[in-house]
Amino acid sequence: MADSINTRCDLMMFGALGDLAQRKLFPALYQLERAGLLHDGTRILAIARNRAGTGEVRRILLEKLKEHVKWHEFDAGVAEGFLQRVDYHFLDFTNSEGYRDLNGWRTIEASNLIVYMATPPAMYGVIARNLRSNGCCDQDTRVVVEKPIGHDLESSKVINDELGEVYNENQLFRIDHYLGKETVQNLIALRFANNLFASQWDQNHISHVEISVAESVGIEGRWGYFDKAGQVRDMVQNHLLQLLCLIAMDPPADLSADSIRNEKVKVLKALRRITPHLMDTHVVRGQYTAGTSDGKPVPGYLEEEGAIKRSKTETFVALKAEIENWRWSGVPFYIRTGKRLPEKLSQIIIHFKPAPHYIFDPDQKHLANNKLIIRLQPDEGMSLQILTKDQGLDKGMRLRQGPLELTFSETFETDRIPDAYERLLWEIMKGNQYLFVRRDEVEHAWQWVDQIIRNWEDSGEPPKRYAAGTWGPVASIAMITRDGRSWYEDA
Ligand SMILES: NC(=O)C1=CN([C@@H]2O[C@H](COP(=O)(O)OP(=O)(O)OC[C@H]3O[C@@H](n4cnc5c(N)ncnc54)[C@H](OP(=O)(O)O)[C@@H]3O)[C@@H](O)[C@H]2O)C=CC1
Ligand SMILES: O=C1O[C@H](COP(=O)(O)O)[C@@H](O)[C@H](O)[C@H]1O
Repeated sequence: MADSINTRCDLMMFGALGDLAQRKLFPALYQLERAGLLHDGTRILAIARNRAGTGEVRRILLEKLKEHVKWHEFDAGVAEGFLQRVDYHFLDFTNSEGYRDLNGWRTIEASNLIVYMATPPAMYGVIARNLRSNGCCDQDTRVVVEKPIGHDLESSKVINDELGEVYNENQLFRIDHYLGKETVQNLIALRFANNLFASQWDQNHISHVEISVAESVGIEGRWGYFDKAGQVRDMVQNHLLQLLCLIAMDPPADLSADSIRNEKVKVLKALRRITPHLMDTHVVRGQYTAGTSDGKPVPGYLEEEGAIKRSKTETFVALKAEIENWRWSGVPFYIRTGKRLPEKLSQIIIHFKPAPHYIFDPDQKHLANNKLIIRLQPDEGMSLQILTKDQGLDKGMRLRQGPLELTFSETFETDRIPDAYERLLWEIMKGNQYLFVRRDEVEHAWQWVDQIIRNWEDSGEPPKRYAAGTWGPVASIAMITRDGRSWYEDA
C-alpha cells in the first residue's frame, strides 16, 4: 500500500544554514513537497546564528535548492510554495533565553513537533536542555540527531546520556543515512520475502561475504573533521556495520523497529574482537597519496587543503570480520571502504559454496560457486551469477557463468530513486523508528571499532600508502588472497 499524506507536524531545523542542511535536508524536504507528501499545515523553522531575516534566508535556501536539486527535478513553483513554509529564527544554541520565542512560532502541540539537530554533536545536549527548560518539547516530540554519535564508546555514552536526560529512547531518531537508501532497505525484502535465499543463508551454504563501499572523492574540504575521525569512525562504525548487520541478522519476528534492532544487536555482540595478535591478518589501513581521479591528477591526503603533513589518519580500511554464532561460524565478512578509490561503488557479494560433488571439467572448478551481487549504488540492482552449459554442439558439458540480472530502473521502470534523506524525513514524520539506530547498536558498534583503533594507536604504525585512483594498499589484496580468495573486481 502506498503511503498517504502525512499527519501535520512542525519541524525545527537547528543548524539550518550548515552544510548538511543545505546540501541534503532542504533538498529532501523540497522533494517531499514535490511529491505532495508534506501536510498543507506543516511549517519549518530554520534556526542558525546568521544575522538575517526570513526573506533573506528563503533567498539563500532557494539558491541552494537550485544548486543541489537536479535541474530536471527543480520546479520554481514548487520551490516557491515550499519556501513559504519556512521561517527563520536567529539563535546561538547556547543562549537559553533565545529559546523562549520558539513556543510562539509553533502552530501545533509539541507532540507533533520534530526537532532536527543538524549541528555538531557537542550541541545535542545543550539544545535538548534548553528546549526542555523553555517548555519547547514534550514526551512525544521527535528528536533527530546525526552521526557520528561521539568519537568512541565513552564519548558516545556521554552524548546519549545527555539526550537520555531529556528524551525517551522512543523519541530519538539517530540517523545512519545508509538505512534510508532504497537498496539497503531492499536487503530486508531480499532476505525475508524470498524463501529461496532464506534457506541458503548460513555457513552451510555461504563461504564468505564481501562488503565494499568505495568512494572516488577525497576529503572535499572536510579535512578538519575527517582527520580527527578517519575512515573507521566515519564509515565502518556506522554504515558498514549496519550493512553487515542487515546481511547477517536472524529473521526478525516482524518489521517493527525493536524486532529489527534486537536482531542487529545480536550480530554486533557476536562480532569476534580484533585483538592485537589478529591485526596483521584481519586489518589493513591505508592513506592515499597523489594520483588520479576521473583521469585528472589529484593531491594526496597530506597535500589536501588544510592538511597537517604528519597525519596518520586512515582514508582506507579493509577488515576481515567474523561473527561467532551458529549461522556464521567460519564465514568471513571481508569489508573495505576508502576515499579516492577508482569509482563510487557500494556492493555486497554473497559467495555461495560450490556443489558438494563436482562432476564437470576439472579445469573449470574455479567457476563452480554461485555469487549474488547486490549493487547498492550506482546502477542499483542485483545479479545472481549462475552456471549454465555453454551453448553449441562443440561445447560438450563445458560450463559458463552468467547473470540472472535485476536492474531496478529497467525492471520496475522507476524514473527516480529517492535520496536517503527523503525516506528518513518521511519516516520521521510518520513516527517510524525502524530505519534509525538504537542506543545499544551505536554502543556495541563503538566497542568493536574502538579496539581496532586502540590497537593502531598502541602499535604506532603509519597507514600503508596507496595512490589515489587505485583499490587501496596491496596489503588489502594480500589479506584476502591469504585465504585463497580475491575481491570481486579482481576476480
Ligand atoms: N555535512 C555532511 O555531509 C554530513 C554531516 N553529518 C553530521 O551532521 C551534523 C551537521 O553537519 P554539518 O552541516 O556539516 O556541520 P556544520 O559544521 O556545517 O554545522 C552545522 C551548523 O551548526 C551551526 N552551529 C554550530 N554551533 C552553533 C551555535 N552555538 N549556535 C548556532 N549555530 C551553531 C553552524 O553555524 P556556523 O556556520 O556559524 O558555525 C552550522 O551552520 C554534524 O553532526 C555532522 O557530523 C553527518 C553526515 C554527513
Ligand atoms: O556519512 C558519510 O557518508 C558519505 C558517503 O555517503 P554516500 O551516501 O555518498 O555513499 C561519506 O562521503 C562521508 O565521509 C561520511 O561522513
